[in-house]
Amino acid sequence: MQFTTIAHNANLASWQASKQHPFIQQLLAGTLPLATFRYYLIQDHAYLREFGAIQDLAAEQALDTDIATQLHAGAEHLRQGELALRQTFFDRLNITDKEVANTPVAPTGYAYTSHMYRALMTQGTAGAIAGLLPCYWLYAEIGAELAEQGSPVPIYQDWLESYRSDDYAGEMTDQLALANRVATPDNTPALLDIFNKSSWYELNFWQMALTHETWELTEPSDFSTTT
Ligand SMILES: Cc1ncc(CO)c(N)n1
Repeated sequence: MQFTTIAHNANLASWQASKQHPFIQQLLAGTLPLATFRYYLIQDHAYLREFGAIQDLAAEQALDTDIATQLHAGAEHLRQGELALRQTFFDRLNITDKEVANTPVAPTGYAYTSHMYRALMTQGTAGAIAGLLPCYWLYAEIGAELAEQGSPVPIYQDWLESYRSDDYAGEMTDQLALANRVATPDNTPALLDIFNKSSWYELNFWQMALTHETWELTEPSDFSTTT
């Protein structure tokens, strides 16, 4: 069975939870507070920049020049496509460069991107490819399945539509082929673990945005045991 089939099957519950997460459900209903969407966009901007950086680093470490070219192209595509489109969202919501520069990367986004650097360190180019894949793939499914349903808020609808575009779908197909190319019987368990963790972080990225997560210390009285 192909790596991507195994990985997809292993993450059905996690991806379903992402699609049903209150962030997505409220975005579809049009009830998501704009402040929450702004928070998400600013955090996601930091995430996408790291994403491109990891893709470039993975390219530099690739032994196969064809894989290196594809990874560099993916990073460039991200900067010309998704990041450029996000700048237009920033303009619409009056998100300034200063606000972006002054917003610390929140814990979950920090952990997610750190996980992907770790994937590159431990499993090389193949590890990075596995770590980056749920990002492309989950959003492509969200676009394909939910853009039709739509949101009454224009900027939320535009966000949904951007993940349904042929351009995005084409990029995703290339990334799927790349993952299947670098997966071997030997590295598959490690790549699967990396892919699963990225999926887990995707789910928690919505939660981070919904709660406007910060590095603020939890009050001692709020630490309670669950048993
Ligand atoms: C956290 C996250 N995952 C995936 C995508 C899709 O590129 C994104 N923009 N942000």
